[in-house]
Amino acid sequence: MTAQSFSSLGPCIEACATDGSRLVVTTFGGQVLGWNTPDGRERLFVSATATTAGGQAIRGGVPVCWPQFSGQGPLPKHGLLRNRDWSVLTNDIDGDGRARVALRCEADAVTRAQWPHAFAATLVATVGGDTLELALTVRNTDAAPFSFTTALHGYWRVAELADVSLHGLEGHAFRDFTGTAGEAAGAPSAAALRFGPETDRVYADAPQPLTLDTGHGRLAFLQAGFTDTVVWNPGAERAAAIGDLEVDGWRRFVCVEAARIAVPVTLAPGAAWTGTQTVRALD
Ligand SMILES: O=P(O)(O)OC[C@H]1O[C@@H](O)[C@H](O)[C@@H](O)[C@@H]1O
Repeated sequence: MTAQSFSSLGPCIEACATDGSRLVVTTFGGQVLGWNTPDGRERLFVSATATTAGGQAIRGGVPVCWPQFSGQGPLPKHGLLRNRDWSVLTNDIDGDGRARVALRCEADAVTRAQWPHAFAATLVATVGGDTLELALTVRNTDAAPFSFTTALHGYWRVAELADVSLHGLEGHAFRDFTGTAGEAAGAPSAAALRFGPETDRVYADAPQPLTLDTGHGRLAFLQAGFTDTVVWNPGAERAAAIGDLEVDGWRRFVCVEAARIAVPVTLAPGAAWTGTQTVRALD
């Protein structure tokens, strides 16, 4: 497979670990766009028609949703950071030969106009071996407490959606956000999760690890600080209304998102919170 070009999606950083695994990150949205394991396989999906035109968020990779998940609050969908310019803090190789990129985004006039609080958000992405590690840290740099919900909204590449299964959520209750009636209680199933029509679920206090059988290798997901997991795929019908998703693109990804939604995080002045998601390619 020819490596996808991200040149139209803002200034990109390409970082290579000593074992050949590779990370591509853009400062627009502080978004990881590419993750290659040492075998050269790309594990993330970015829509071929993704664009930042008009300040729109990039469709794919790992968008950072903060301080509001989805439309669950008064702010723009998925919050304020996925279309802000982040700055590069570090781009280096750690003591284990892993490539590490750290990006930061702080409150500015645009975020203050929508949400009055001062904050500093840092995303550290590290690749090496079979693993991608993502750590989101938020510090309250204000004089008053604030609360937030959040998610790392990863679009994990799959070969063909109809063949994909997600394991580890069997028997677990969820909130279902499909349909037009808003949120509903979803019935737990004893079977692994399969995909077809739209899937839009929030599993509170989610079990782990989860394993996604992508059809070109299994991915195992672990998380800490993030208590909840979101599973999303738009299905054919909703995908048709998503302007920046390539034709049939919905068949090429599943979002498995490390999230904190059911019980928001509240930070006192000066306090910080960190959530991590670790994704390991099992084969
Ligand atoms: O199209 P957007 O704004 O990137 O959001 C995509 C999806 O993101 C998911 O996390 C939500 O659960 C869905 O409800 C939402 O549709």
